[in-house]
Amino acid sequence: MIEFSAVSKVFPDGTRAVDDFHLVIPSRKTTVFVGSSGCGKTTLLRMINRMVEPSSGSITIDGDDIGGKPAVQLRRSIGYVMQNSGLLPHFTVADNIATVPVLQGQNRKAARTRALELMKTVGLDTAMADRYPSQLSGGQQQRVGVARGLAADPNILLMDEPFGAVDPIVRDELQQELLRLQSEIGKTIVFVTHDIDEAFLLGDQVVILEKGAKIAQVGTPSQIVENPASDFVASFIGAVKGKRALHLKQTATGTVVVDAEGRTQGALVEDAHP
Ligand SMILES: Nc1ncnc2c1ncn2[C@@H]1O[C@H](COP(=O)(O)OP(=O)(O)OP(=O)(O)O)[C@@H](O)[C@H]1O
Repeated sequence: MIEFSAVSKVFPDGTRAVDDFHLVIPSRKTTVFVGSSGCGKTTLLRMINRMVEPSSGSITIDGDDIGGKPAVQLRRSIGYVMQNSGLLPHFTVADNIATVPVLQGQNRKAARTRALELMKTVGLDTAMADRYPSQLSGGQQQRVGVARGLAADPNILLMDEPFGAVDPIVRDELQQELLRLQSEIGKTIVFVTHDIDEAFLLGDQVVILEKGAKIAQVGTPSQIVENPASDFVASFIGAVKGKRALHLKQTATGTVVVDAEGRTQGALVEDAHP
């Protein structure tokens, strides 16, 4: 469990990126921070591995204040995946994945074996192990980024818009892979996105943020859609438009579901096992 208590971050230029933030992030679940650009999502994420230090307040992991741990050690024990994969261009795929285990003292042969295993875990052909990042597609690079984040077998995986830079089809694929992977590995994932559909798809807990990392609502996707806490949330999730404002329409042959714009989204079918 990760807990933020009264956490604020004011940057040296006076920008108050996070203001009195409180949140419990449960273990082995995916928590998604979602909000518009500049609302403080990345700052929150980076405070968990001390890439950014809070100005005040505390963050604990399983009850221990992270401020009391050496920052480098903490950072290596937490997986981190970023938007443009952040791969080292002059390292091969296998060496990129093995970076942290090698830094932690694992011998190169064992680290490479582990890197190849991880490539399979994230759906990459191990024949690519000795390629350089520039010889991979954007989606493949992101998979390498995820493998690298998992290399030290961390309990916590931080993901900062990891699928933001790939096309929608690859993005769908990567999202499905992450869901499959998470059902197998059960990490504590903290995921940042500005895309509410991605948040609802991946999040067990979704945290909708406004400027200054003010929490507009926190809950399961279902709780948020069923009961938006404010007009801001309703508008942010598109509660009154498109595919989130569905209604039923009778046709000559049965009932279909249409969205707010009147486009048919699907048919209403009898549940085989009510
Ligand atoms: N090093 C810094 N110095 C000064 N201000 C900063 C710094 N880093 C971030 N900020 C500011 O803090 C606020 C929050 O930034 P942050 O990157 O956390 O937002 P975000 O929600 O992740 O945005 P995006 O979706 O665009 O990445 C913004 O106003 C940003 O300009």
